Amino acid sequence: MSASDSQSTDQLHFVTMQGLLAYGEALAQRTSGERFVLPPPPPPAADRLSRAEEATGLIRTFIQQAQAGLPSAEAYRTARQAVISDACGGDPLVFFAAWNRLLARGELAPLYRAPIGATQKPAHRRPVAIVPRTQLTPQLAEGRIVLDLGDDRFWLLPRDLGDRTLFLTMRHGVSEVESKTHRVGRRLANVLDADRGIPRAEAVGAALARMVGVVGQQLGYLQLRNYLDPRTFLHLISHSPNTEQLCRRITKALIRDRTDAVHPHIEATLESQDFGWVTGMEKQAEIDMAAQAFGVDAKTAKRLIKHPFYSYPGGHSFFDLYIDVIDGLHRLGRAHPGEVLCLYTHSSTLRALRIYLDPRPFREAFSEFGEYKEGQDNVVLLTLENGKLSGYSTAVGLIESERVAREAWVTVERERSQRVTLKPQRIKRLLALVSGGDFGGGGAALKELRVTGNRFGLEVFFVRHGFLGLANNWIDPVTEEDTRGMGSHASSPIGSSRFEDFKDEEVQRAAMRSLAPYLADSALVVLGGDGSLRGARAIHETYGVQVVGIPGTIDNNIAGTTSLGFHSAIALANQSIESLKATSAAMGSIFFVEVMGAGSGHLALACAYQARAEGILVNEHPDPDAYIEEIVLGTLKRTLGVPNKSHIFVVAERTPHRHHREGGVHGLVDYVANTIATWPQRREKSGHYALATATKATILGHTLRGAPPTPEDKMIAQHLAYETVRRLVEQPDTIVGCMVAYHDSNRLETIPLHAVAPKPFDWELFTRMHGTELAPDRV
Ligand SMILES: Nc1ncnc2c1ncn2[C@@H]1O[C@H](COP(=O)(O)OP(=O)(O)OP(=O)(O)O)[C@@H](O)[C@H]1O
Ligand SMILES: O=P(O)(O)OC[C@H]1O[C@](O)(CO)[C@@H](O)[C@@H]1O
Repeated sequence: MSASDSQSTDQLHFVTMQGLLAYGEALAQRTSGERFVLPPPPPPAADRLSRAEEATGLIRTFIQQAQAGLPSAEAYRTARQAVISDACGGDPLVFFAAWNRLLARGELAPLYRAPIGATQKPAHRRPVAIVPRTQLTPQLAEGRIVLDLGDDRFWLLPRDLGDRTLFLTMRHGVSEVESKTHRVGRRLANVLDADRGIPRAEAVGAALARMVGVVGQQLGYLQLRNYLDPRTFLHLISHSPNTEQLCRRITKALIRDRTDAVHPHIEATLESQDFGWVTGMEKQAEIDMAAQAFGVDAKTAKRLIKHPFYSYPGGHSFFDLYIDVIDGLHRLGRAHPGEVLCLYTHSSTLRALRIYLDPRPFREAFSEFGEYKEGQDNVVLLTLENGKLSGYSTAVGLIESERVAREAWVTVERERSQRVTLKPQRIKRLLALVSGGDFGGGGAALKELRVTGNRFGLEVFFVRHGFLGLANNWIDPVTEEDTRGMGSHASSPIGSSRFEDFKDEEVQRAAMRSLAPYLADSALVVLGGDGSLRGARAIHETYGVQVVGIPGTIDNNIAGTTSLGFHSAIALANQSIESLKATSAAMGSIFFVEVMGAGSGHLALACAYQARAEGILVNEHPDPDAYIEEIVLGTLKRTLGVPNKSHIFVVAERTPHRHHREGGVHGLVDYVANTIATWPQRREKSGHYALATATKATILGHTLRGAPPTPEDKMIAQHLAYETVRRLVEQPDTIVGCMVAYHDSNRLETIPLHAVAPKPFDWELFTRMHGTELAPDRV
């Protein structure tokens, strides 16, 4: 049993066949209601338990079949239905017990990676679909149709729309029976709530009409075929009346006259989930009933019910719906090239789409979008391009909470600009400090600040050891002599510090006393990671210090920029990894190389990718134990003993796993060494002598922070420092209270400190590195 299986087993140990049958049988007694029709209850049977035990074998075969690949959602549904009719004698309760028991044992997990229809996430990076105004650069816009969606956002479409299918996907919003509190699903004929649902549908319609109007005009102007005449759209709904109501409201807004010209069609792909006998129940009552049947508390029972593979008694699972939606939309797209389809649907459809569009693996994206809340976007714009869906969700017809969030951002930003007291050409002095974990390139940035600062007529001061130095008044004027040779200095020539006390107001006030003589005509430049930028923000917002941030951290975990030190750390790691590869290939040994990055795996990923390592363990991974079993051991099983083959695994420090409480390489080496020693092929046969395999750990740790700066880091540092000084002198309002961000030498931008965000882990690169991004039909 793999580690992920054992984890599931630990979590779902209470899920027994008996419990499942008791629970399912109790639910099967429910009778249909005014608005919903339940599946018929199965006839009484005394032998369900033994039949459910037997059925598990055939379900395992079904899983293997899916793992080998199924051409479409329909083939998946047919095979699943065959399991119910053949293996379970048509008894949905037998299936319910057998399926969910296997789920609890972790045996359904292979389905996550099963190549079913078009459901595998794409191999290539999806084109950016919607961008905010601040990120709309000429490079992005080049060769694309740029549509203004309002709210300062733009939709970028390829110029040759000819073979693309465009989908406008909307959910019904608020209905009389609310999915927040009740199991609604495809068996319940729901209608829009008169007070809230209908005005919402009208608001979405009006916003969409504006958007389509803009789109139509621009496409017309570009002499393209009129893809966006709403009367020519294919309008698709589900069985549920609320989707037809939504369609009517929206088409009324889209097409003022002749709305009778629109005839929506029912499309099976758009149906929501089937909750079987649970349909219409209050969610809390469902959980309480399950808790009682399994003899556990409600929180524990919820673990089963919220699992993506949990198949509802008499119904199906969220995973099944996901397959239907994703494969179904691909099928619709292929059937209608160059057309626009307007889809009126349910929150579960949008949830499935968000999971698919998210770059993370299914399980992780599923947890992120576990609940589809009212506050989330209600329209998804999609295109089918090169046979794959890409798209972006947007909040057309914003709901109140979203509007408030956006307005709050605008307010904070206005406050920032009001806090800028420096006027163009008025700055006289510049202070700089380095904070947090040190990094390569800091010296080059400091030197450039001094050189450019002096050139612009500024006096330059350095603060030793970061915020600690501010609190202690360790501020020194800097001369040309002081910075001689600094450009190539590793780490921070003026020191750095972690100084958690700086979060205390008392300590900040001490720092302010040190800064007092400089405040009127100076700016303070803070070089460091996200924590240091939070410190900079704190003194800017509380005391009005004219700060500017320069991103510096080997973690490279700040969105929208490359951070100083990242490239230098990779370069140094590369030297060690290449040496280890050479000795590994020669000796057949296995090396686990630990790099920093307890908070983020960008460094580990970059090191592993460029070195073509066999695998990588990072803190972001949803299940490192499963990774160790499946990828680390799985790879070694194939590659150990292959002549001249190296075996390198990069591990981010403190990545948690069950082999040691400190995680990382600790415990991992022993575990792997002990496991491979038990493999039959490692035992010597007579007349055959296996290469002795050493399994070792190398911890690169802090060497990476002190790495000599690479030319690239020095160059980035100089660009960032130059831009900082130039803007402080010429346009202080565009940089004070901001971080200066680096994309490339022609693209330096500023990001307000209140908007600094973590950089998402690059799951696409991760999957590419493992060769798992290619669907089997493309390999
Ligand atoms: N909210 C905050 N308020 C004031 N100061 C802060 C705040 N957060 C962090 N700091 C200051 O910034 C310092 C550095 O932060 P942290 O240790 O998180 O490193 P970092 O800048 O994120 O760099 P790295 O992650 O690369 O080591 C802290 O020791 C503290 O002095
Ligand atoms: O050993 P320290 O200084 O606590 O810092 C370790 C952390 O700092 C970083 O090196 C970033 O500077 C992280 O990668 C790492 O997790």
